[in-house]
Amino acid sequence: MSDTSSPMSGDMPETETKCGYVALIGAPNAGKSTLVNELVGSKVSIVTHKVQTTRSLIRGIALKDEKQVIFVDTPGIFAPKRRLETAMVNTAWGGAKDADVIGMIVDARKGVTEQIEDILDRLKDIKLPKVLILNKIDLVKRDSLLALAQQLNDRIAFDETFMVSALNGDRTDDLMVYFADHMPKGPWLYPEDMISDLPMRQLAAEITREKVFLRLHQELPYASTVETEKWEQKKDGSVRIEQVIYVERDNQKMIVLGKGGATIKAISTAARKELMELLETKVHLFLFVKVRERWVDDPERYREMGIDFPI
Ligand SMILES: Nc1nc2c(ncn2[C@@H]2O[C@H](COP(=O)(O)OP(=O)(O)OP(=O)(O)O)[C@@H](O)[C@H]2O)c(=O)[nH]1
Repeated sequence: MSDTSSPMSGDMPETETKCGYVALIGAPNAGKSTLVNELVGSKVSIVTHKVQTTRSLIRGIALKDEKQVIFVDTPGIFAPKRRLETAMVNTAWGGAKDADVIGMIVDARKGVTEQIEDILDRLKDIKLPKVLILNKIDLVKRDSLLALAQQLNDRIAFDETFMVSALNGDRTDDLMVYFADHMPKGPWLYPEDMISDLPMRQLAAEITREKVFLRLHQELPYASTVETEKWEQKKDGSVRIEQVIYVERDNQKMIVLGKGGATIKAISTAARKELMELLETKVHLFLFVKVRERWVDDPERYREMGIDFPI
C-alpha cells in the first residue's frame, strides 16, 4: 500500500474504464466496515464489536475488471447528542449525497429499528441509485429474510436487494459486480495497487484507536483520540512510530495507563503487532497519553479525523 494520499488520473482511454463512489449507509454495527474490508480484500477500516467506532470517512478502493469502485465508509448514523456526534452524522450524509450509488446496509437479525426508520426517511429524498444490502444472513432464517426485504422495499423502491454475509464473504461477489457495473465511465482516480487513500499515519492511528476501544469500556473510548506525531523510516527497513492518545481529563489518563502501565502496554503490543503485519516490517511503536481538555470542541482535531467541524 502506498503512503500517498493524492489521487491520480489514469492514462487509460476513458471509454474502457469505469470509476465511481459507493456510499454505505447504515445503523451502527450493521457491518459496514466488515463489508468494505471484504470487498476490498484487506483491512482498511477498523472493525470492533462496539458501536460508533468509525469516525472518519475512510475509503476502500476495489477493482473489478476495468472498473474501480471507491467506498465511502460512513460513520454510523444515529441520533446525535454531543457535538462530535452531530458532526459525524452530517459527514455521513454529505458523503452519501456525493456518491454514484448508495448502499443501505441493514443488520438482518435486528430488522427494522427506529434507526432504520430514520435512515429510510432521509434516503427517500436522495435521488441516486439505491441498493438494499441485508447483512448477517448467516444468523437469520431465509423466511424472515424475505419478509424483511419485502417490508423495506415497500418503504423505498430500492433498485436492487442483496442478501450477504460480510463476515463470511457469502454472496458479496454479486454485490461487487453490481457496484462495478453501475459506476460511471471514466478513468481510474487511483493507482491500481492502492486500496485506501487514508494516509498511512492516519491508518496507523486508527489501528491504535481500535486497540484503545477494545480494552477500555464505558465513556472513555468516546473521550479519546489518537494521532500519529512522528513516522520515521529507519535504514534497516524498520519504522519508528510515535503516537499520542489524547484524553479529556487526568483520571482518564490514569485509566489508559493502567496499573503499573499494564493497560497502555497491552494496547501498544496489540497495535504494534497489527502494524507489523500491515507494513510487513519491524515496527517500533511509542505511545504517549496526554490530556487535552475539550478536544471535542477543537476544529483542528476534526480536520485530522477527516470530518467537518459543526458550526
Ligand atoms: N455474524 C455476522 N457478523 C457480522 C457480519 N458482518 C459484520 N458482523 C459483525 O458485526 C459487528 C459490527 O461490524 P462493523 O463492520 O464494525 O459495523 P459498522 O457498521 O462498520 O459499525 P460502526 O463503525 O459502529 O458504524 C462486528 O462484530 C462484525 O464482526 C456478518 O455478515 N455476520
